[in-house]
Amino acid sequence: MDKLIITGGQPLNGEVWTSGAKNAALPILAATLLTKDRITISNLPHLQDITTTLELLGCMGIEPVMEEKMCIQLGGAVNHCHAPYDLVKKMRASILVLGPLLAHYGEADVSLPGGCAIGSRPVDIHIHGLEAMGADITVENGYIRARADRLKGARIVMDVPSVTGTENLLMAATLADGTTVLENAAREPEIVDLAECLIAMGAKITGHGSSTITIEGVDALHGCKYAVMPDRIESGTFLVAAAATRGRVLVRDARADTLEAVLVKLEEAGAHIEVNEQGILLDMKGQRPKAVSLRTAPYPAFPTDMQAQFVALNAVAEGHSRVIETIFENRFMHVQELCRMGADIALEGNTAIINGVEKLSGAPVMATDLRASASLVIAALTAEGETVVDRIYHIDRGYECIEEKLRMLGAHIRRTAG
Ligand SMILES: CC(=O)N[C@H]1[C@@H](OP(=O)(O)OP(=O)(O)OC[C@H]2O[C@@H](n3ccc(=O)[nH]c3=O)[C@H](O)[C@@H]2O)O[C@H](CO)[C@@H](O)[C@@H]1O
Ligand SMILES: C=C(OP(=O)(O)O)C(=O)O
Repeated sequence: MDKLIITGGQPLNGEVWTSGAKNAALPILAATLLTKDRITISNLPHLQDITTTLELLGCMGIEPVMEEKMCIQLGGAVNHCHAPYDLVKKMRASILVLGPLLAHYGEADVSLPGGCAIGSRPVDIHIHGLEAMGADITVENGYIRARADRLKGARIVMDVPSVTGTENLLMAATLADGTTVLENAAREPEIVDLAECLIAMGAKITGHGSSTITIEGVDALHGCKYAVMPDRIESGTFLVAAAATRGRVLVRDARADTLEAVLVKLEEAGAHIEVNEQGILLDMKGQRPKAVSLRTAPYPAFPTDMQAQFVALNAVAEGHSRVIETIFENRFMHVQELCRMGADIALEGNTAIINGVEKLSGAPVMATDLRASASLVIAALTAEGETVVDRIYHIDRGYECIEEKLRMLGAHIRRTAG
């Protein structure tokens, strides 16, 4: 298993680019199942989750053609509508093939995604929404078996604004008979990106980005070219790493309009932020960050996918903070590893109570999930001495060329196969 070896203590300095967004690219790849025409997708990030999705499409008979670096073409008909456990277990977002397969081919057998380290992550909202559109669904032997002649438009009120739930229902509704209204829909920018791609394919969608999305079903969708948006969580992670190390970093292509809640917290931590046409520049002017309390919630509030990174920032900040996680019930796995590095953090239910320390010290630590890994890397960059981060396959799910990018900023980081 690969490990990252990081010697901390250097402020990050310089420029880094933002890759395409994992959480936009995954639904967009799934959306290609809605047509047999060719779709060209550019700005795809080079990530394990993308490889897994392409394998999943491949096992259904859709072979991607590499156009150029980070740009692929997909098209053709699937030869079976089956998403097997072996691939689905690697990545929860595999559930995103359910809506498109059912809407286009009338059938889908998709393995239930396993619970992962951050919480139980049910898919009842996906299933109930598709049932409301007329699908016949059974869950047996670990598989969701869905059938429908043609889905029918429906008004669906989602219990909670699920991101992939909204995406699955949005994709399914594009080919349904009649109009679908999704109420209490999630508003994340990645949903807007997916909707824009679907519109480029001929879908009729309004209200994306708000909590009511209206989709007028069409008979068929067609091919298009689409560029995936930049990854706001990756941009945010580099900004936090710069703040925690008291550095100065320009994150190219970072979209401030998708990062408002994060930028507010970084400014509260003492960062000087400049948004310009190149991206976002963060400068700590050599100062130690100040502790910031926060609470995660659906977009546009503070994202759960940035919580772990801010816990690392607060661990070395001046003062006390409380970080409340409201989305996933088990998303503090990084805390015990940060404590092994000398952090002073207590957990009380869904709240981390953090007493910032002057310095962390390097230690062997283990990554447990994607953003927990990012949190450990940030902590290691600030720490005195060497940190070895084990199980970094988690980080490769969501961060493209992480060590190359950090090295560009002056970090002492290398990967070993072990
Ligand atoms: C691939 C992708 O885009 N992943 C993101 C997506 O995950 P994902 O789409 O899985 O997360 P959801 O938005 O669905 O989860 C939000 C909350 O809804 C609950 N829930 C969800 C579905 C359901 O059927 N029933 C139910 O109760 C979940 O347990 C959780 O408490 O949004 C999360 C929340 O912003 C992010 O952390 C993930 O990075
Ligand atoms: C939790 C995440 O991803 P996923 O939903 O794919 O597990 C994430 O991107 O932080």
